[in-house]
Amino acid sequence: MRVQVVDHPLVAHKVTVLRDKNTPSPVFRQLTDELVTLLAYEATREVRTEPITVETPVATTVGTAFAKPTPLVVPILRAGLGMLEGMTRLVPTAEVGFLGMARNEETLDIITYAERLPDDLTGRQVFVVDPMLATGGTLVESIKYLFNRGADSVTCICLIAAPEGVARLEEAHGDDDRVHLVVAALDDGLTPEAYITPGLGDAGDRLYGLAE
Ligand SMILES: O=P(O)(O)OC[C@H]1O[C@H](OP(=O)(O)OP(=O)(O)O)[C@H](O)[C@@H]1O
Ligand SMILES: O=c1cc[nH]c(=O)[nH]1
Ligand SMILES: [Mg+2]
Repeated sequence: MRVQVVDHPLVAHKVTVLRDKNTPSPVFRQLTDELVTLLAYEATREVRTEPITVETPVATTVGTAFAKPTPLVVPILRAGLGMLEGMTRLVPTAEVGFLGMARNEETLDIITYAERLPDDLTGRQVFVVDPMLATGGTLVESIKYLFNRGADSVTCICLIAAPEGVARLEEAHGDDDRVHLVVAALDDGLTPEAYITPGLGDAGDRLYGLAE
């Protein structure tokens, strides 16, 4: 498994504003969208391509197109939805599948409450988007789901990760070069309630309001 923390002043600045508890929801959504495009630039470095002939006004040349089967983007509902549009803007031929998962905040068990994915993911490169990697329970469960369906590789794009979550992914997929993690920031740890610290709070609530 490859882990990449994107070290760039634009990313660091946007993450800092996201962390600020006074940043309102509309700005939080806009920054999330902007960050995805910066992270996706790194995360898609190995997206499969094929040569394609193109006529410029001057000459014929060989360019690059996304190869088939087309990549699949999977936002983990709810917070991952905030990262979807940024991804599909960059990879317009991508298909989108959905996984709805929520942490039971008392037991930290993962509840899968929705699933809309192609039945057969054989040969597919999958890009999972979810802003927070805390204990790692949600991502480990998602990756299991996708490999069970036959996915070729899974690249997870997160805004903020806790070392505990990265360690849990390493435990499950350390030797697996089909798994790739790209994050904007690796934080200090988890609070006793399993929130990332310093983190940014509950990403779903900050994007979309309280879950109640
Ligand atoms: O690494 P973990 O400990 O599993 O926690 C991370 C998960 O928690 C958040 O979702 P949440 O369960 O709050 O659902 P939401 O997106 O609906 O708010 C976040 O978006 C991740 O999916
Ligand atoms: O800090 C955290 C941990 C899990 N989910 C969030 O949204 N934030
Ligand atoms: Mg939440």
